[in-house]
Amino acid sequence: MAASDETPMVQDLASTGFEEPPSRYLVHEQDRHGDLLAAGEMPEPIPLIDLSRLMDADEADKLRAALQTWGFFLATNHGIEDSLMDAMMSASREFFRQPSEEKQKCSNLVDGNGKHYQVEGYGSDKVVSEDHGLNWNDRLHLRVEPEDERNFAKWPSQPESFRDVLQEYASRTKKIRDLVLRSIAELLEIDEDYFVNQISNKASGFARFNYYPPCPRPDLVLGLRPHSDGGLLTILFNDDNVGGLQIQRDGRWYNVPTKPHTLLINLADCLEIMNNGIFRSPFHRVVTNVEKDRLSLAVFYAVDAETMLEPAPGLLDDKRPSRSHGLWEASAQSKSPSYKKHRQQPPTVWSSLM
Ligand SMILES: O=C(O)CCC(=O)C(=O)O
Ligand SMILES: [Fe+2]
Repeated sequence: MAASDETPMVQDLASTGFEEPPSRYLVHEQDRHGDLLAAGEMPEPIPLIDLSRLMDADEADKLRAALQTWGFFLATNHGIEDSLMDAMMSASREFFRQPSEEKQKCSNLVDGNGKHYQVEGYGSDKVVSEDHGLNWNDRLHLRVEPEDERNFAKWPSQPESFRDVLQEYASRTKKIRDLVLRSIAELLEIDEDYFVNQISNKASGFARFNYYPPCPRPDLVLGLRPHSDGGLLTILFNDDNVGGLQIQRDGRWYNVPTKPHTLLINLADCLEIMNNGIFRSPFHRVVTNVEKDRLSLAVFYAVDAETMLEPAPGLLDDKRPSRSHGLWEASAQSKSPSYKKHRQQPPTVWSSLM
């Protein structure tokens, strides 16, 4: 069953069997910039950071190098037990394996209307216009922060473990968020609580479960088109059976490796502005493959939508002026997923100092 006439679930589409995906999924030739599947050889690996050792200078230096080069790092000793990660991945897998009717109980459509979406729930891409290219991806999007705004009506009741496992998982990722934000502030030599203090009890956190079905033409479609994330920080847990995430550096795409029970953490746009562009929010995308489906769980942490974004005052002086043009509300940076997902350039708020 499709979610609506406008947006079929990709999982349903993939099971119908065809040679070429519908045209709305095809990446225009001029946007492919050559072979979608071709990835470069990494100039150096994405650093693996031991989060339990960040107080040691050598580990902090590794984190700095990761943020200066890739904007992404792999994290180990992050405090989430292997068993909890396994439980989270298998509950997610079980959710997407269920029949459509069961998944549609969490639909993001308002009253089943294919034109009215809400932020939370299960769905595929929202069609913004006729020529809007779609991603080969279905997702379940759930608010985890603020805790008292969790909308359990949208949380799957099957598998039964889902709710408890996600609550436990999200309590751990929140601790990781704070640890990483403090470490970044220390690297920048500003008050270690500067970024953490920008997060009020109204700031949002979303868990996005991405499901990428196999695709017969991975050379023509993308699981997720190039984008940078909008908030402060993203904590990503990838299926370790199959790759697909690619990161851009100096205009080239590189495959991001997977490692069991290891998280991938990346900086997002609001933090880029708040750190005055010293550490950037990286562009990334997801390629598909013919044989295997793929799952990922991204937890996005943001500041309040009303927060006025500006570089931390401690980072500014005569030699290091602000790179942002005026103040921006965080909501302008991260409110519109379609704007975010299709932004191809660094935020226009940045001056040519970049
Ligand atoms: O699936 C992935 O590895 C990346 C997901 C992602 O970039 C996102 O949800 O914003
Ligand atoms: Fe992303």
